[in-house]
Amino acid sequence: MLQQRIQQQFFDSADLKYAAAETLTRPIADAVNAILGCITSGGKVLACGNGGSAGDAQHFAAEFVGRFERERPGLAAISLSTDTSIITAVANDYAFDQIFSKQVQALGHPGDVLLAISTSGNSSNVLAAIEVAHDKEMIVVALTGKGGGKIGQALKETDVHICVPHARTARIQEVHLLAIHCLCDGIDVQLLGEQEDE
Ligand SMILES: O=C(CO)[C@@H](O)[C@H](O)[C@H](O)[C@H](O)COP(=O)(O)O
Ligand SMILES: [Zn+2]
Repeated sequence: MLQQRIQQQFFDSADLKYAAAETLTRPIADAVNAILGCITSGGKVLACGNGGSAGDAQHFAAEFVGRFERERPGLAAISLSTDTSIITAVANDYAFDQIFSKQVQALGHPGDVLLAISTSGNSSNVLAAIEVAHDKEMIVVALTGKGGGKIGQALKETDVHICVPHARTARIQEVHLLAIHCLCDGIDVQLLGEQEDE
């Protein structure tokens, strides 16, 4: 029974990845181009999300600033989900809804990218960060699911929406991580070219 359940999760995750390959290839390629344009113009990526998506934001920033699979100079990215002093101060003195937007207001410049991660598309602190990013003339790359929620509604034509076609948070997160790795791989290939053995 337990083993069947575990196996089913592998099958469901694999099925979703096949389905998402159809719908997400184009927006992920658009996101690579948006982030590449930002980075090559001297901009940076600010990444945010709650819970598992906070981990995804950190994961992305680590691969950007450190490296992904190949040697290259570090690329500019900051996870807004990481600094506990900033997060607790802003949540305590203002509101939890402002933990990311305050940082976007402080750190964001026109042409920077906000990588906004929310499986429901409805986290109000991520939504508030998007609103401030728009005020700052930043580009938003949103990783969502469940139809995109309020974040889907808030995005502009010039933003990129990577919306996983599924209703379950865990499955959506699994595709978000794959999308993040596709972003890192796509940017490395554009910056460094294809590898001989690829
Ligand atoms: O990782 C998980 C569930 O798989 C949780 O920590 C999950 O990320 C949290 O409940 C988040 O608060 C959900 O926020 P969101 O994805 O709806 O924006
Ligand atoms: Zn999770």
